[in-house]
Amino acid sequence: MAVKSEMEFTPELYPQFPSTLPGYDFPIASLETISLKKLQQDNETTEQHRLLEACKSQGFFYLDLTGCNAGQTIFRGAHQVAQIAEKAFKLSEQEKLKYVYQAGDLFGYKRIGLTKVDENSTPDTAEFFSISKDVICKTSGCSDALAVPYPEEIISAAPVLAEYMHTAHSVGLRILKILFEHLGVPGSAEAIASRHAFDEVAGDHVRMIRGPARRDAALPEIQTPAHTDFGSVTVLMNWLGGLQMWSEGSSSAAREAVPGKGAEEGKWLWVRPQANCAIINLGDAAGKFSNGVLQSGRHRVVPAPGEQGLWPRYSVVYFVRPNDECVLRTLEGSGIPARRDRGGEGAGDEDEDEEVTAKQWIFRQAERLRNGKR
Ligand SMILES: O=C(O)CCC(=O)C(=O)O
Ligand SMILES: [Fe+2]
Repeated sequence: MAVKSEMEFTPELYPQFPSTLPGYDFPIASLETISLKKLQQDNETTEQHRLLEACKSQGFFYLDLTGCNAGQTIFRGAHQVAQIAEKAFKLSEQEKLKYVYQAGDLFGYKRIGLTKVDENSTPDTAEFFSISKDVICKTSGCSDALAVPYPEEIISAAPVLAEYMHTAHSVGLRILKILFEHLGVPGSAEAIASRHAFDEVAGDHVRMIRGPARRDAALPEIQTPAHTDFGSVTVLMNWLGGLQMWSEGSSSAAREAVPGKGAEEGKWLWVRPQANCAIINLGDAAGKFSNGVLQSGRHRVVPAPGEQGLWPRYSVVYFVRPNDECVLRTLEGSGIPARRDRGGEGAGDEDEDEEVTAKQWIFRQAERLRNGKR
């Protein structure tokens, strides 16, 4: 096969996200746009309330990155990271497999097909490099910084990745701090910072993703199967459509996975990429800390719709996750129901009742996802 010399991550050439898809039902998610600049200002309470409502209802929103330094770092940094990703994904299969995930690993190269998208073991079509914050930033908790090797294309870009990780992490923490403050958690800044200390070992990482161009207009062809993110908050940059969110929040999402139990109660909505915006979604840990008040929106990735689907799809994700040893226990706050007040919901569900550390939770969920269980 001829080696491609041209770049394939070329956002300036991508066609517009379509508004209709003739012959297909094409529902598009309607998400709030929240300004990062305003979230950084303590007196912008209206924006803070909009944030809280978006996270209680959908668990997904657009974060407008304009007008502030952190936003610009994420905007420009994500472009750079995607360019680094392209170089890394263009390495030979043999080279990439040197960095492949081993059983129980969270970081490294995830080859195409490792994850099963359904009970029939249909393989996924996306490849990832998952790059640990602790390794790249050599955090004090990371004693053996060389334990997870990455290709030279990634290692040589460590300064770009480190700046991106620092900035995305602090944006995630700002969002969490505001949310838990408005849920009445006393000292929410400290409550959040101590559970997500940048310098401590955690599952925090940058994930570079490449999904192939669409093969067939009609097939759903799953690049990444339905899931909720395992951590607290996710900062997602993508340039082509293909991300879909489930129309109902996480509480009803669980039912959809069980045949006959309300599968008809929702549908997949396309999330349109928005210029100058990141897409933010909450993960399971935010749901656990808030006892289900905050939603971890369920989502999946398919090839981009229409003409956009002619391009391979890149995305750059930063996952803010609680520190490994943090117990995923409900925080106390006036806006958070205490566990005993939750009634019967979740009763008998081992994951709901048991207190687990973030590390245990993430490993367990990652394993389930790879094996096609949701
Ligand atoms: O590629 C995307 O747009 C989303 C990726 C995603 O959901 C994930 O990696 O958890
Ligand atoms: Fe995700």
